[in-house]
Amino acid sequence: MSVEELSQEERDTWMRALKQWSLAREGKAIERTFEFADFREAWGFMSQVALMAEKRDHHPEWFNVYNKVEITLTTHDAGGLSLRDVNMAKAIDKLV
Ligand SMILES: C[C@H](O)[C@H](O)[C@H]1CNC2=NC(N)=NC(=O)C2=N1
Repeated sequence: MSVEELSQEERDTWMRALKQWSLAREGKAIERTFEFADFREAWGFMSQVALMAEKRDHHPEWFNVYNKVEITLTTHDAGGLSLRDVNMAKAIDKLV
C-alpha cells in the first residue's frame, strides 16, 4: 500500500490536535518525550508501544534512559509525516 506524505496544510491541522507533540526534522517527523516514575513504568510503556507498532506495522524511533522515553514518529516509506504517524501518536497518547 502506498503511503502518502502529509501536505503542509494537513500537517498544521494535525499538529493543532496533537498538542503534546512537536514537529521535528524540518516537519518530516513528530516527537514527544514521556517521563515516568521509574524505569519499570517506562519499560511497561515501551512494551505496550512495541506491541502497538507490530500490530500497525509502524515503528517508532525512540530513546530511553531510566524513566524517560523520547519517541520520534516518521514514515520512512513516505519520506516524511503520514497519517500513520498521526494515528500512532494519538494511540500512544491514550496509554498515558
Ligand atoms: C515492510 C514494512 O511494512 C515496512 O518496512 C514498514 C515497517 N515499519 C515502518 N515504520 C515506520 N515508521 N515507517 C515505515 O515506513 C515503516 N514501514
